[in-house]
Order: sequence, then structure tokens, then C-alpha cells
Amino acid sequence: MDIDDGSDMPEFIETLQRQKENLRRAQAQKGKKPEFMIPRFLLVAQFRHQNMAQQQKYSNGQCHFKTSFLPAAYPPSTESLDKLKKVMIKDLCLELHHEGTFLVVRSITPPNRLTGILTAIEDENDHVVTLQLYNQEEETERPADELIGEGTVVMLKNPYLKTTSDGSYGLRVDHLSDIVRLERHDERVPSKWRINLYDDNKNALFWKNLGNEFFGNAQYRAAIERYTEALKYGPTEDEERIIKLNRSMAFLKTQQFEAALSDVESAPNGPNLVEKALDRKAQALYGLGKYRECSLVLKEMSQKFAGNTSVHQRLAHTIDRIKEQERGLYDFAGMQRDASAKRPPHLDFATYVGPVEVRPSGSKGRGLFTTKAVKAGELLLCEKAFAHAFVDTDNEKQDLTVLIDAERDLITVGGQTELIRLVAQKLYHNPSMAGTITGLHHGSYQAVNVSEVDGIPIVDTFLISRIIGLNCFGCPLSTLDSMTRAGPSIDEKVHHSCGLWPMASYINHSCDQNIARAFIGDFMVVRATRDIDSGSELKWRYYQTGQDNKKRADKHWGFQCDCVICTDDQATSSKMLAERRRLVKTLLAQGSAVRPGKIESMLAKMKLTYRKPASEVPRMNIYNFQVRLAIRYLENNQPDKAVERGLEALGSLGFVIEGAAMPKPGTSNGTILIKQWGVDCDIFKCWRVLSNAYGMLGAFGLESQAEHFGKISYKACMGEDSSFDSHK
Ligand SMILES: C[S@@+](CC[C@H](N)C(=O)[O-])C[C@H]1O[C@@H](n2cnc3c(N)ncnc32)[C@H](O)[C@@H]1O
Repeated sequence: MDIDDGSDMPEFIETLQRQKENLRRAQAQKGKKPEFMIPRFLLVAQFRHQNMAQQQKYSNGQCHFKTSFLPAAYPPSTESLDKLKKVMIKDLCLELHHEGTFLVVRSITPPNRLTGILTAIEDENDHVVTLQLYNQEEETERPADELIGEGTVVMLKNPYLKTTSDGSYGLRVDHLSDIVRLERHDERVPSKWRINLYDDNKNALFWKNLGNEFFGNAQYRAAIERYTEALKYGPTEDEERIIKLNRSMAFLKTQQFEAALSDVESAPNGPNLVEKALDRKAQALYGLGKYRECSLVLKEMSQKFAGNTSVHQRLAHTIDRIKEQERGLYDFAGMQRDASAKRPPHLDFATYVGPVEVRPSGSKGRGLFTTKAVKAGELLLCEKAFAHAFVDTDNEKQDLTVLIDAERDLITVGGQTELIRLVAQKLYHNPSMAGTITGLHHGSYQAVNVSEVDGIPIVDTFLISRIIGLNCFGCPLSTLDSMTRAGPSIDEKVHHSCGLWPMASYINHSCDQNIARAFIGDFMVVRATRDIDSGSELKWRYYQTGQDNKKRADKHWGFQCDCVICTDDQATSSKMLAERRRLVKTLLAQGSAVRPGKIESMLAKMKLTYRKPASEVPRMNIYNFQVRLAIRYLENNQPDKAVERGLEALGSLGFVIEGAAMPKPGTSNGTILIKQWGVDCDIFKCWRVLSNAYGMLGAFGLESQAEHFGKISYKACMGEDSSFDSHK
């Protein structure tokens, strides 16, 4: 939703066509053996040369777009390694996934990181080929050299030999569980590459110390591997405790909170280390969002270790999270401040799920429903993104990634490639979270139903890609920031940054929306835009209004919107719709010099293109022009006309309002009563015009009531109203 769709951009259409042609050519080679096996010296020379050329291209700033191609979907291997048959590079055929087999290969060049990690590899027969790894850790999390540096030995499950766009071929690994790194002394490493351990190296202490060295150099993943090795060498109870607590710290550093907690809980208890263990446990529980449990551990720490002064601060911090999580009480001004200051804007607040729950929604699958009656402006969800790919558009040097999915004819610009990687990594390292994501809507994609093999989590990259395609949201740094900057209105914006918010993903589409979403950093804030009864389905727009958007979105999500607005459009003659579109186009083309009278007459003609009253079918196209007219009247010192047009604009959105007309001279102000709520699309702007106009006419009671309703709408659209007064 609101992602930057490049499908219509000529520069990318050409790339898509080229990629489709490449795919077609590659498919024609399916099952054939490669015609030419490149000799080792040539591949190494070519690889080094290409590396240099590519690096130069990036450092010269020639590359503002990085292109990432998704191959046709294929499942991850779900077989245990014992059951797989060993093959060699010469046995592989093009465009096949060689199910039931594995390769053991060794890297023969330093790796190169582009959108994936590239290296050249050999097998025991000295046959060579390039290897492309996708969705691996970022360079800052784990340098490519540490992951697959020269000399690294790996096993590749279901090896996939692909024709590349330049006509050569290489192995490609998309699923994290399809590559298994081997320690050089591992007995599965071919003897010609294996190093035998000295007796000194065959003990837990040796590996623990090695782990500590890596930890000291901030190489946490390498440290984890060494600590894991240490545990295999029969450590004493004391050693086991230290190794597990050290490994748990390394897990915390790499955001593997489940594993960190499991290490603390399974470490043998020892009097000297209790404080350390509690500290790790509290951090892991905090990372998992289990704030209440975390607070209990911190309380225990504060009682047992009175000298530890930082615990009190941590406890206060955790109690703030509990207030957010359980009661929806947030310091929104603080959130906005953090969102403007932090890069990436990933905020330390808790998720709140308000009075809503997932329920079946007929032909729409599942939907999100209210569990009690809620008032306009009420907070329904304040959800932290499961994963959030931030694209810093203020940073001119930032490259944009274009994700090309030729199989599904899709091009997206911005963070989606990164989002796939982030979600895959998070699930791989925190497998108990899988259900939150894999249960989300993924259309007709057939996912494998195995979650773990040989103790390694199975994460299907293509399932994640489908889920992201159907459930991710493009997002600004914050909706408030987006409103206060110059440029297109919030409604017209598409975004390069994007994220996955699992609970919000259950909300179905309707043009006749009853809620609004706003973003603050990596949080999505969902509020009611009207009073909603208990048990009602929440609905919002997946895309901005407009026929082209509608057609594209219906194709993408695979449904036809049947809301009152779309149903009425269907029933309206094409002649009327064409006339309406013509008038919209003409009105959009009008400059500010055009007389209000002319606009009035065009709006009058436009009204004739609607079949039903706006109270039954909201008239989305007309609203903006009426508000603009109201603003013109206000600027021209004609507040009475501004009130008339402002109220008419709200009426166009389906609002039925009583008591808002100007009181007759000598009578007192009435009470504004909303008899029926309409569709809210930033209507705080309209309420602001009304409030100012009432003020100019001396109707101060109405002025403050209009401001009150404006504030409700502002809160729903921006997610919060702490900033309302400064943006009046
Ligand atoms: C983001 S998911 C929404 C949650 C989904 N209904 C579920 O069961 O998980 C988007 C998918 O929901 C369904 N959907 C959403 N809005 C719909 C609507 N107005 N009519 C029919 N199907 C809809 C479509 O299958 C769409 O691809």
C-alpha cells in the first residue's frame, strides 16, 4: 500500500522487458548442461576485474539505482542433510534446482557485495563457478569476508545453476537455510581442504577463548559459532555457564532474543553469575516485547543487587512500555522527536493493540473488527513494524533499489528488496516469530509446511516476498513531517521507505474508509475517523483515489472493491463518468486567478453527474474543490460563503451535520451535531476553514466546536494531536 510502483515508468519498463527476455532465454536452456566450463584462472581473473569495475561504478556515483531481480519462485530444501546425495559442479544442469542433492564447495576469491554477495567457488574436482548469495546479513552486521571469505567451505542444498544476464552462469542461493557453513575441521569438509585440530584445540576452553576474541572485536556472529563449538567439547558446569552467558550476550547483540533467553535459562546456575544472568534475561525479555515479565526480573535485580543503580532507570523505562502496551498511553511528542532525530527512525516504544480482533470477513478472508464501540479519533492500534526498510531520501548519496519480479510483472522502487532480507533474517534468527508473518495473506502461493530441518529454521524467501507484496505499506518518516514539508499532499505521496505491520495487515480495503493510518518512525498509528459500533469491520483505502490506481490495485490484490462508491460508479453511465472526469481535469487545470463564480458553476455541473445524494454515496472527487473554494472565500473576506462551501464539502464526503449553519442575528450559537459520519480525508483542513470563518463572523461557540472536530480529524490523520496547536 502506497509503495513506489515503477511498473509504469518507461525507464524500468525497458529493464523489465529485457529481464523477461533473459528469463525466456534461460528457460530454453533448462535441463541442459553448460556448454563451457570456465577454467579456474579465467574465472578468478574475470571475477576480480568485474569487482573492480563495479566498485568504481559505485564510487563514481554512476549508480543511483541498484537493480535486484527475483527469479521464478522455488521452495527451500526441506530434507535433512543425511538424506541428500552429494553431487559435483559438472553434474549440474542449467535452470534446475537439483532437489535431493548437495554440493560442497570452497570460496576461491574474496567476496564482493552488491545487492547480493558474490564469490567464486570450486569443488573437489577443481571445477569452478560463481556463487550468488541473497538475503544474507548486512555488511555492518556480518562482513561478507567473515561470512564467505576466501577459503570458506560451505554446503549448498538443492544447488540451483542459473544463466545470468550476461550469458554466463552461476549458482544462486535465495533461501538462508540452503547454505550451511562448515568449520574447516568439520568432518564433512573434504579431506584435501580439511585442517586437523591439534589436541590443544579439542577443548571447550580453547573455543570459548576464541569466541571471546571475536566478541571483543564486535564479530558477534563469529563469536556465537565459536561458543557453540565450545559447548560440543564437554565443558565443565562452570565453563558451560560462562559459555552460555557469553553466547547469550552475543545473541542479544545480534537481536536473537529467543536464543539469548534460552541460553540464560538453560545455563547451570552459579552464585557469582546470577546478576549477569538476570541482566541478560531482562534484556532478552525486553527485546521480545515481554515487558511485564522483564519488569519482574528487573525488580528481582533491584532487590538482590541494591548497588546496581542503573536497574531503577531500566525499570522505569520498562514500566513506560507496559503503559503503552496495555493501555495505549504514549508520549507522542517524544515519539515525533525520536522519529526526526534517529536514523534509521526505529523507535523504542511498545506496540498497543486496542479494542480490535481478527475475525472472518466473508469473501474477503479475514478482517479486523472492533470489540467495543469506539469514538472518532480513538486509538485502535499503535504498532511497531515487524521490519522496516528506511530509505533516507534526504541523503543524496543513497542508492535506490529497483526490485524487478519478471515472473509477476512487478517493479517496485525503494525498500522492498531490503524488507525481504530483513524479514528473512529476523525469522531465521527468531523462528518462534514465524507464525506472525507466515500466517499473513499470501494469495495462491504454496508454501512448504516444514519449519525446521537439522535444527535449522526453514524460511521461504519467496513466501516472504509474496507476503510483503500483498501486505507491506510505503511510509513517510512521519506523517506529520510529510504534511509540513513542501511538495505533494499526503494523499498524493508514494514512499520509498516501507515496512510490514502484521496486525494492520488484516485490515481490508474500502474506499469508504472508517479509520486512518499515520506513521511516526517505524510505528503505524491507526485511529477511528468516525464513531464505530462494536463488532464492525475496520476498513481503509489501499491506494489513493483515481481510476488508474484502482485498476492497478485491483489487479495486484485480486479483488474488485464493492463499497458504495465503487458500486455506484458501476451503475453510473459511462457518459456521466466521462463528464465527471472531464470536469475534474478542467478544475485541476484552473489557476488561482480563475473567478470563484466559474468554479461554482463547474461544481454545479459536476454535482449533476452523481445519481444519489452524497449522504448515501460520498462524492470523493468534488470535496477538494469545495474546500479550496472555501479557502478562497475566506481569503477574500467572505466568511459566510466560506462556511457554506466548507459545510457543503463535508456533506460531499457523506457527513450529515446539524447545528453548524450560521445562527440568525440575535440568536445564540447551536451545538454542532454529527448525525452521520462521512469519509475522512484530512478533513481537519476543512474544519480549520470553518473555525476561522465562524470566528470572523463572531460565532465563537461554533468556532471552538469546529476546532474540536478539526482536532479529532487531525489526530486520526497524524496519529496524534500533541502537534495540533503548532500547526493551526
Ligand atoms: C492485506 S490483505 C488483508 C487481509 C486479508 N483479508 C486476510 O485474510 O489476511 C489483502 C487481501 O485481502 C483481500 N481483500 C482486501 N480488501 C478486500 C475487498 N474490499 N474485497 C475483497 N477482498 C479484499 C484480498 O484478497 C487482498 O489481496
